Amino acid sequence: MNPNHLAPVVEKTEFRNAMSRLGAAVNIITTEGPAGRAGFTASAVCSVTDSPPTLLVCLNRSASVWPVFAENRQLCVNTLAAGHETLSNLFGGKTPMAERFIAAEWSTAVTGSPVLSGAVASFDCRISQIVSVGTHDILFCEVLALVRNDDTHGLAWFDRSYHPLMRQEAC
Ligand SMILES: NC(=O)c1ccc[n+]([C@@H]2O[C@H](COP(=O)([O-])OP(=O)(O)OC[C@H]3O[C@@H](n4cnc5c(N)ncnc54)[C@H](O)[C@@H]3O)[C@@H](O)[C@H]2O)c1
Ligand SMILES: Cc1cc2c(cc1C)N(C[C@H](O)[C@H](O)[C@H](O)COP(=O)(O)O)c1[nH]c(=O)[nH]c(=O)c1N2
Repeated sequence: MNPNHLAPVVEKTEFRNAMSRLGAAVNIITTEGPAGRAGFTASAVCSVTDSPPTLLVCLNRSASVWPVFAENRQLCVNTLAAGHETLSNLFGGKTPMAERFIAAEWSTAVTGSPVLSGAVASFDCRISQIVSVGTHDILFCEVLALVRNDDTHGLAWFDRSYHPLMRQEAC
């Protein structure tokens, strides 16, 4: 049967309940540019291709930060480490922008976007393409520069809470 003929039967709540079972890294996505500075927490981030190095970020168009990202067209994906739970909540709520940034230390990436000190990894990117699906924009991001931190443990968002991810000791 052609799946296009099937009526949608999955409720939003059912979808979210099932999605809460997909563990994901937690990231603070930052930008700085002509439209100003902004940042938000995102778990909807994944690798697309390594040629050219590209990842994607899904951003709700109703978020207050959306116009800033849409105009700046550059961003940094800062993948959070264990211990960043409070910071993640700060960037995931309705906190005023200045209060979000004052809670951590930042440096500046090639694009000018804020790089979080102590992040597991930071991917400095230009937005190469934007595709709208439903409520969200999928931001395809070409990676221009990287920072990696091999001394921190990771952080996962699973079942609506944070879980530290311990790094294996080097053999
Ligand atoms: N992709 C997203 O936009 C996304 C992802 C995670 C969390 N959030 C937001 O963070 C808050 C806490 O989330 P939670 O995980 O505790 O509980 P939740 O019940 O709101 O979400 C459960 C899961 O559903 C998915 N999800 C949630 N909102 C979504 C949306 N608008 N579009 C697509 N997928 C969505 C995510 O995978 C999330 O982990 C909520 O306000 C939620 O909307 C948004
Ligand atoms: C753990 C976790 C994960 C996510 C979020 C929240 C939290 C706590 N939020 C919501 C997003 O961070 C929130 O809406 C921002 O604060 C932007 O909202 P305002 O700028 O305040 O409108 C979020 N939003 C989004 O558009 N894409 C995403 O992948 C996620 N993921």
